[in-house]
Amino acid sequence: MQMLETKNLGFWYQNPADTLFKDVNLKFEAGKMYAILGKSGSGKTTFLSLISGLDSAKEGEILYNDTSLAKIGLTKFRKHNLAIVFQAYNLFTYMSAYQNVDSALEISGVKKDNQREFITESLKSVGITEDLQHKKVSQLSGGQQQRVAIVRAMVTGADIIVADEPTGNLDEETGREIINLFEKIAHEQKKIVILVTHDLDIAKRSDVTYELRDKVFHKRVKEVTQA
Ligand SMILES: Nc1ncnc2c1ncn2[C@@H]1O[C@H](COP(=O)(O)OP(=O)(O)OP(=O)(O)O)[C@@H](O)[C@H]1O
Repeated sequence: MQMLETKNLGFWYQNPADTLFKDVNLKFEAGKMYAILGKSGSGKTTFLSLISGLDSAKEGEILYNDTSLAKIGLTKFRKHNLAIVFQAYNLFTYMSAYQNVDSALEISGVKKDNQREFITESLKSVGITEDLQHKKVSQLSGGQQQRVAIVRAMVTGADIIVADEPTGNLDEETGREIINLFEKIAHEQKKIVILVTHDLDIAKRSDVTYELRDKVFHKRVKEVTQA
């Protein structure tokens, strides 16, 4: 089973006395949706950038399937194993939804036999109709753009999907639908899904919540309601 793990992870920006977190030992397993919760400025995005291989740990290490990211190589890890979804979607706005997904495949070097059909069906599966697929992304709603961003992340075949405040720009209802999608990706496609959020409702829906408070991550496991 795919697994991402931090071992005694510690980080600070300039001054080691201003440590953001220390001795962090967390596990992220395939098939589960995780929420990283915490107040503004607590270090959530920083933590995400470390597990995404965008920055290096100051102390400790991060392991992907028992091999450290440093050994795998951060660039290789980002290219093959992980995809990021941002609050502001980060799509090519002058391209269509279809072209955005197509370019994601090209950038990650993924080739599909029936590429056209694969892209069309992937977008349809999240509710982006063929009509919408060929419109410029700038003409789509925020929720539709975030769906395109999720498909972009999915098609690369990455096992880890991380998202930083993915519902931050969306209304409540649309945000819930986006979280439904992430949940499906975790539970049905057996990916590791990690969402950074300060939304308690998202945290409640996640299988596991790690709340960063006073430089320490506190773990909460979702209560399963009995039928
Ligand atoms: N590049 C940087 N250099 C120095 N300090 C930084 C840098 N990036 C962030 N910080 C500081 O590190 C702390 C944590 O920032 P981070 O963005 O990780 O918090 P966050 O929990 O994601 O906050 P928010 O919910 O507001 O996005 C903050 O005090 C921030 O000012």
